[in-house]
Amino acid sequence: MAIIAPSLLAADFLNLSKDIELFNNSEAEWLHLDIMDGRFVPNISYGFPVLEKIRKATDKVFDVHLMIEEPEKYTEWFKAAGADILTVHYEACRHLHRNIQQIKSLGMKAGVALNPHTPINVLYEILPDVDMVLLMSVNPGFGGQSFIPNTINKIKKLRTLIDEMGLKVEIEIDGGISAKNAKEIVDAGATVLVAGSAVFGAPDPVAVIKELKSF
Ligand SMILES: O=C(CO)[C@@H](O)[C@H](O)COP(=O)(O)O
Repeated sequence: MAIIAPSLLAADFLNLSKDIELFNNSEAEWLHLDIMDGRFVPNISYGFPVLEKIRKATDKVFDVHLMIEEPEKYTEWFKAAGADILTVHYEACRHLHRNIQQIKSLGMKAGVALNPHTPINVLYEILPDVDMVLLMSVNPGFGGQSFIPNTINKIKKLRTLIDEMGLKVEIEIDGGISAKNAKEIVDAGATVLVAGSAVFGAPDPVAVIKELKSF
């Protein structure tokens, strides 16, 4: 059974408190927060004031995904804003190991994210140091895109690598996930499912989360 992390990007920003209440009353364990800078990805999302407000409205895990360049400049800010897990992109970090150590030294769990074109083998040396790998199953920057089918092969390869190395590392998949493909993704070895539009775009988000949780 996977951890479910609804992505705030698809929430109704005019009625955020309503969507946070739905999330609080659901079986979802984590809230996925996408931070975009308009440089690493061609979109800008939301920032610290939003995180700080939501932090006061939920006790659930803050799963913060940084789609930004030079993420090391903001690690302490995200800690102060309430992040529990901070994920940086492999493609955005010149000194990935240092960034991961920085995140962990502040008491957060550390994740590394890979874009769809980035192969699993770049993770070999960093895997023992991270708590989670996030595989992008769409190109980062926007919600509501279609799941890239080759992600299934990547999940299987990563599952094998983690098991062979005897590690306990979460595999989070992000983008284009719905009740239609969640079972295949979990069966391939994923342990955390991010879902934005499938959850917040549905008439009954709590029921969708329950269904995703059942796979
Ligand atoms: O990081 C991203 C997009 O860059 C994702 O977290 C999306 O927000 C997922 O949205 P859906 O594909 O589920 O609508």
